[in-house]
Amino acid sequence: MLTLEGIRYGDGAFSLAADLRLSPGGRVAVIGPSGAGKSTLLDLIAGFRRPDAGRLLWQGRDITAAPPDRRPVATLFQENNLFPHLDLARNLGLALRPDGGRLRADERREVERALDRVGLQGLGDRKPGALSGGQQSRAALARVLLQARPIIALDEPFAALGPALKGEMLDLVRGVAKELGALVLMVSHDPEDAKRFAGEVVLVADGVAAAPVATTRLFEEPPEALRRYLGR
Ligand SMILES: Nc1ncnc2c1ncn2[C@@H]1O[C@H](COP(=O)(O)OP(=O)(O)OP(=O)(O)O)[C@@H](O)[C@H]1O
Repeated sequence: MLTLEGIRYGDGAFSLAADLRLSPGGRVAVIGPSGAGKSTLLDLIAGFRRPDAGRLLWQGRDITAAPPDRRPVATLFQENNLFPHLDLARNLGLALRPDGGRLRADERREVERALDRVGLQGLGDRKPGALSGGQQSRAALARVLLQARPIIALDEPFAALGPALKGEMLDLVRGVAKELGALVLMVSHDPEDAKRFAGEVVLVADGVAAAPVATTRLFEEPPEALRRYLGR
């Protein structure tokens, strides 16, 4: 269980409160108006920001003070964050050896398997700049697969892709998450993504990240904040 217990975060006029629990292996969409704090919520979970109050627990372990690399979280950003001067195999190798050390033969095979898994077989020697946007997204997902963390945080990772490609990537994320048994948290501006991908939704609005609600129920009986967001 990922538990956000009495989490409070403030920055000037902006504030966010979160008191919620998310089950391992679930797929959760994080939706809400622009500037409401969706990315902030993911940053708090991944450790890129620290709360002013409250505790974060994963399977009962307090991770509130842990730095990002010591958390059970792999993050996929829209920018992909691949190193431009390293080829794909070396970029992905960093997931296994963050110090940049040489990979063993079995680790190299693991990298190749991850490339195969996301449909990039044989492209290990390409630099990110020689890949399309969709291929870069796939490479970033292969890195998440290699990191093998029990929580995957996605911050609008596929917003720049066309609808068909985005659908393909969401299906791929679903497959990768299932393989890892990972809890997925995905920020999206598109309610259709939530419906297609997520069993539950966390609505972030009016300074609060609400407890998760089943996606079908949320859209059938949208609360006031969601109706405003959807323009209904
Ligand atoms: N780098 C930054 N510097 C200063 N303020 C920031 C920065 N990033 C975000 N904020 C502010 O923090 C608040 C929360 O932003 P956050 O990015 O978490 O919202 P969001 O719901 O993810 O928005 P969006 O949907 O537009 O990405 C907003 O008031 C925003 O203006």
